Amino acid sequence: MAVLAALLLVALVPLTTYVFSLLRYKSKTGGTAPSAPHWIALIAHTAAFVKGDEALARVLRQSAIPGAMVRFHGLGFNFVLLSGADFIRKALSTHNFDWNKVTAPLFAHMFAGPPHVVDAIARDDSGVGRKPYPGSSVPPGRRLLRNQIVFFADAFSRASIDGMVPRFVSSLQAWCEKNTAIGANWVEMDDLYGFVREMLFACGVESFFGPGMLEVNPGLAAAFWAYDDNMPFLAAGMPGWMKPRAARSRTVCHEAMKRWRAHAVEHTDPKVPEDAAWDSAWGLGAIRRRNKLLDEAEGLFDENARAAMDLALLWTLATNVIPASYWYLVEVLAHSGLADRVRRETDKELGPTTTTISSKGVQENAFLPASNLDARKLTANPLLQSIYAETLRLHVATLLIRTVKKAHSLGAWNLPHDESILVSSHVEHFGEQWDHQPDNDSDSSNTHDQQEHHPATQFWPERFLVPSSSSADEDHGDEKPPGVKFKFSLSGRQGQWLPFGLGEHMCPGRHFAKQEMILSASILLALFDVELRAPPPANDFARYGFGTLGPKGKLPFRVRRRVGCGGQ
Ligand code: HEM
Repeated sequence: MAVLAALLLVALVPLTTYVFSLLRYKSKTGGTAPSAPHWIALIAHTAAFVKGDEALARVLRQSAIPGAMVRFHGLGFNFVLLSGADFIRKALSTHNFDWNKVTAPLFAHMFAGPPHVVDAIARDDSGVGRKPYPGSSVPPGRRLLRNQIVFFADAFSRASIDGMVPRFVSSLQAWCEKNTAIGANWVEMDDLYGFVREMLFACGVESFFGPGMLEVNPGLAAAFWAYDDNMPFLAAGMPGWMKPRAARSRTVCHEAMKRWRAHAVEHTDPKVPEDAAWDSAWGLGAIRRRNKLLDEAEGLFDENARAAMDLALLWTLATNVIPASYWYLVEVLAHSGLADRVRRETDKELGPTTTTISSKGVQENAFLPASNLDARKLTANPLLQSIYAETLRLHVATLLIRTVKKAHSLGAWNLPHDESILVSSHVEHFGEQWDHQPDNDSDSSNTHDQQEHHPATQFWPERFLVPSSSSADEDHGDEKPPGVKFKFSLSGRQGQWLPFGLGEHMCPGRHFAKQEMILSASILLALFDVELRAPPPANDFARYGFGTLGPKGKLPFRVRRRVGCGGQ
């Protein structure tokens, strides 16, 4: 009997905790955030946060309430999840959050940043604005977040991107041309992701860091992907002995950055103008100019710290956009007829592809005219942009994490000082606002496609196309009533569509990322026939929170060079 009573008691405590947390969660409409329902007070949501991946994605999606706050806590963590477009827009447009408290330890764990720099990042409460945040006493040389923003503005200025994109395209075309393993006959391959990774890593790195990076580090691509695959473990700050391979992969990449920097210093050409957009030793002129910002940081940036900064930059350059470009291609290939529509749109924007005839009279290649490829025109194409936005909606799962610098309220809700907040792009990207219901009114702008149901969970290439009355807007090609124009639009989606985050730390590389995704798919499809040999894999949630998700498993495909297509 006593045992039964004890068992009942043991069962009753978690049950009571659950019921109370559920009632509070359901009934609270303001004040501080209530906990998401849980069974054991101390442990609460620990299992989902430790496990990460799908378990975390599920618990956040199930518990999020648009326009409200929900708390997740457990052993060693306590976060408040914000959800709903208005709420997120209001929250992230203020300067009341710190980013550095979250990123400082990550700089050590992910990039081997030395402790003295980690400490300086954590202490930098001066914000990103030209003027330091009120009350901050950080000296100008230690305004590390501000310096980053200054560097990003330079690296991603229009002049810089206008140089970067043609370099990227030339590299991509050269890669396609060099790849003699692919001829006019089908070649079977077992891993489309591996193929895209190999192709785009080299092109992105060369267009950003210059040719020196891969010259002094010929094995960097393989080393980088091994490191990137270990990122969830490294970011968690677990001791290296628990997974020596992970720590080693970081060291290999860190050493590679040192080699590149030594090479760049040695090959610096003093005749390159200070304000040049490109410097063959350093890559982007902005990367060379950043040295000055680092020099002025009161001796903080020694060789190790600079290698960590360079590694962080390399990682942000490759880690998200390459899987995103893979998914773009997969979605296009998996969706019946879409690859041909993409080809037609590419031809429309750039003119038809041309065919090269070798000296032996063999049709060898089909190339877009590299010299006058108008990347801006291509990436302004409505359908290609809509596919890009829809791809990111389905395959990016970023967690934006901030700490509250100054207590404030959001509507009826309070955010006390030092509260940690979370915004999940994945939660926002699958809400009911994305569910397209059949639109059966008789308006002539409706298309056959718009009269169908397109649930939020499914890829719909036209989700971001809206009818347009302006003749300046391009029509979107086939499958639309003649005469009706469509344009790409993110209007009304601010706070709902969040692949690049929002606010002061919104991704500065987003314009380049968009061009890379659209250009790589368009060029690849113009030059090659590609066929998937299996259904597309699911998202792999192992990287939940880091940005673009990878694929779960390999995707076999076959590929051949397109011959006789287009021009001449
Ligand atoms: C599809 C591709 C990409 C996605 C989904 C993506 C996503 C993001 C997100 C969500 C953030 C903000 C994180 C936060 O607010 O906490 C971010 C920041 C950043 N991204 Fe991207 N990104 C992409 C491509 C790129 C590229 C190509 C670059 C080029 C170098 C880049 C450079 C950066 C940098 C430097 C930051 C840090 C900004 C800061 O310190 O304020 N990203 N990215």
